[in-house]
Amino acid sequence: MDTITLNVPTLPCVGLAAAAGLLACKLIAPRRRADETERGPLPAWLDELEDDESYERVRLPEWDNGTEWRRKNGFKGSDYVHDACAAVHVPRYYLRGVSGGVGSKLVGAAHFGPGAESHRGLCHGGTMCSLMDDVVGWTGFCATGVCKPWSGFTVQINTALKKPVDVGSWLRIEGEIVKIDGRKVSVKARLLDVDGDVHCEAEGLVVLKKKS
Ligand SMILES: CCCCCCCC(=O)SCCNC(=O)CCNC(=O)[C@H](O)C(C)(C)COP(=O)(O)OP(=O)(O)OC[C@H]1O[C@@H](n2cnc3c(N)ncnc32)[C@H](O)[C@@H]1OP(=O)(O)O
Repeated sequence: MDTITLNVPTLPCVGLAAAAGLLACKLIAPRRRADETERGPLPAWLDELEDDESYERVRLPEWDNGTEWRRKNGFKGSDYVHDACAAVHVPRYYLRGVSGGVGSKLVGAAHFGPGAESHRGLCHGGTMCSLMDDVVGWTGFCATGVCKPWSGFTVQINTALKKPVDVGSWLRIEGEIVKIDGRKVSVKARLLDVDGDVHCEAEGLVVLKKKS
């Protein structure tokens, strides 16, 4: 019968490695998700929009209330972009609605947290694409000049990545309705920094739900 020999000196090493691994998880894992306290103050221009009478803040209970409210109302998780701990996080949108829809503009701020990282210190291109998806959709929901949440579906987001985004950045996102053709709402969107440099641009299409 084969015998198994236990190499006793390896036991402390295994124990030490496990302890080091646990410590690393404790120290590193929580840092991957930024929350509001780690993001620093909101950009000042966002508060200026609050005071600008031509813009109105878009408020949604599913963004403003917690997990419990979401669960009770049919949601299964946290919002991919609007949750406080999202890797790329949009705390607010403001709408300058225009009667008839075309020319309506949605403006927001986006923070790229450590969970958005790809190469050292730089964000994954998919984070910019996700943001464009979100702003195209929410701009499309404003096809009447007022925001009608979940009134359609994003069906296309063609995004051009123009300039890398540093982890920890606050950037401005904008979406504007450029055309409405029946249920199809065409939106142009962009992501820019405080100097006006454009990090990405998108052309998107939202299909509004059929009237029931
Ligand atoms: C009720 C809860 C609403 C929730 C909203 C959630 C918002 C989001 O997050 S969207 C999530 C990601 N997007 C999706 O999952 C969309 C998936 N797509 C779909 O479900 C369907 O394609 C849907 C419902 C949008 C459209 O279906 P339907 O209502 O039958 O419209 P359909 O007749 O196919 O198309 C309408 C028009 O849009 C055009 N169109 C549809 N899809 C596309 C596309 N991908 N690209 C270009 N044009 C398109 C069609 O060609 C058609 O044009 P026309 O009127 O000139 O002939």
